[in-house]
Amino acid sequence: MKLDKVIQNAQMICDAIASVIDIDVTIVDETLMRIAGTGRYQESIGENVSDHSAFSYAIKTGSEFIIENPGDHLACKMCDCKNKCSEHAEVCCPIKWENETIGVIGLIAFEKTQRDHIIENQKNLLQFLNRMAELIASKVNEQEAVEEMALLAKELEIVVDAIDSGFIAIRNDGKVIRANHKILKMVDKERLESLSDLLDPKEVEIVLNAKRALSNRSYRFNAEERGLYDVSLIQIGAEIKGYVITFRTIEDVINTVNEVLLDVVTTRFEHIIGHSDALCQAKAMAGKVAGSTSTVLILGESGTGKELFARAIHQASQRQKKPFVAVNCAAIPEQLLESELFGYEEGAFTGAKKGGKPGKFQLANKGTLFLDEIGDMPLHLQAKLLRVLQENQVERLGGKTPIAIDVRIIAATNQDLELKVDEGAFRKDLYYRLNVIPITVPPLRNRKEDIPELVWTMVRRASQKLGKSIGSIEETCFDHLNRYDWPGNVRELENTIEYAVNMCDDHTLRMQCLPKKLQKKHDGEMSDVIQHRIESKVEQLEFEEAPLKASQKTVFEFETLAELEKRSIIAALEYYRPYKKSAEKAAKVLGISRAKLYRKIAEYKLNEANDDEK
Ligand SMILES: Nc1ncnc2c1ncn2[C@@H]1O[C@H](COP(=O)(O)OP(=O)(O)OP(=O)(O)O)[C@@H](O)[C@H]1O
Repeated sequence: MKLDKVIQNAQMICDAIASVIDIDVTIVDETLMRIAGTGRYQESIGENVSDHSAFSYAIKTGSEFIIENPGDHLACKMCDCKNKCSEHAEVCCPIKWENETIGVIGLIAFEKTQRDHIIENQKNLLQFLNRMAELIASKVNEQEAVEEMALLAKELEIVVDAIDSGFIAIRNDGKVIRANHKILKMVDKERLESLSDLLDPKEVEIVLNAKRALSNRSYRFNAEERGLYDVSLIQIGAEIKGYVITFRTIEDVINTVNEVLLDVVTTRFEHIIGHSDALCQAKAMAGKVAGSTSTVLILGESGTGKELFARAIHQASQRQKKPFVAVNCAAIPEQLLESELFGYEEGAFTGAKKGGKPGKFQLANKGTLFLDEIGDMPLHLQAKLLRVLQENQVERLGGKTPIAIDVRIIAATNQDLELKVDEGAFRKDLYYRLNVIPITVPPLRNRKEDIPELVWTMVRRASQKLGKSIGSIEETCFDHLNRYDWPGNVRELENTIEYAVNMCDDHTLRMQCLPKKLQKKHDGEMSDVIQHRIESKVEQLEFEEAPLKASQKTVFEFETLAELEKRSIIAALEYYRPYKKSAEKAAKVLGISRAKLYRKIAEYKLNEANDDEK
């Protein structure tokens, strides 16, 4: 019902016509409802006219006509009032919009003088009425356009408000013509009159004179509100009509960076391989505290999976959608660690970047900060870290305003922190602050039952990565992997498997694929524990330059003395094989003469050492 939109205009037009020609005027819409009328028609506005009336005929035929003698005209044929019509004459004209009849405007004579007037001026009146019908249709058009504009404006407003960045549209002179909700949260409304109330003069000049889109320019509304802004042109043809500027807060920028760069790896507890009691206990404990905001201290030797645990805790926490930022306190030079952690302001020191730099605390805001190797943090930073943890705010280097942060700390170390505290190398108060929930990740040698699962998973992963298809592992090879002590823990196992898969030429991982040090154990059939003890004794001996006493090597239990001797000789020979005068060194370590060593080598049918000294 297009005419619904222009009821007021329709009535005004009816009134105007009636006052000029003194004949009643009425308008019905396409459903035959009277929407306007003068004189006696006023009372029936809102009512429907008969489906058999002349108006109905005009709508059906879509043509104009004049009824000079009511009752005789085709339009009167079906009319209910055909024989009792009170009208003297009628002019009907369809109102057309986009080729459709959307209503009818009619002049009705109820007196003879009015009829005469119609008959005398019928041509002019028809023309006039047609113009009026067109006028009404144009009002419909206008109204449609207004509604469309209003809809567009509403849609635009919703879109603009849905933008997660602050948004303004400005004219060429910098006058702000539109702003979204987000920018209103960033600055006071009074500052949204003109661009010069928002940005400093240099930036305003750059924006208004650039004549091109700009991106990632930095803004600062006040001490806290700062970030980056982009500019797009509002251009019609060649003419620039204005600009659209979007402002992203520093937090938004950080979050975007985090999403793209920082934690692309999602680690869940099920990714921590192993079902040994020791590991399951650690996993259960970590799972239990994941949901809490308390600080966690993960203890364990290097390569046991402490970072994996930290990531899994983060992933199981409510912060999972927020950043996980890892900092290795031992890997960053002491002078840089402070600015890495806390950030710095522009000009804080020589070489400081323009615009300053957010620290890891700020980058991890609302998420988790993993402080790896916390035992290596210098004492003066420990004090600052403690302050940050207590006050939940950081101050950038060279900055004056503290920045509120909400970060969960997970720290990790492979050092004995209590010992460090006793030695005065670690602050006691910080230790207690971090050690709220300690979780110990056991070394691999204490959960050897996890090795098979780890080996198979890692073989599969490495095969996939290196494009190999390894489906089996030779028994002796598997046995060696199981029996080795893995001082470097899972990391060492992972690297060993990657090495072995690289070396593998067919579908089975064999002994010869393993690194030499693992193969050696096979040759000598020596237990890893024993091998280690021997090697450390050798190192100790070399250090002290004192001969190793035979009594110090009595670590072979439940073996015959002959076996013990053979293994010990093999170990010493293997160890010194790459060195010059290896036999002499081996003999020294074994506490026997060189000659006796050669006799033993012959007796046990062993490979000889470098005989450059024979
Ligand atoms: N249980 C496990 N299951 C699967 N992979 C593991 C497991 N434990 C450790 N890893 C893998 O071993 C490597 C070392 O793990 P991670 O870096 O977590 O150890 P870490 O204890 O933090 O070492 P560091 O003390 O040297 O920092 C990583 O590649 C990790 O994916």
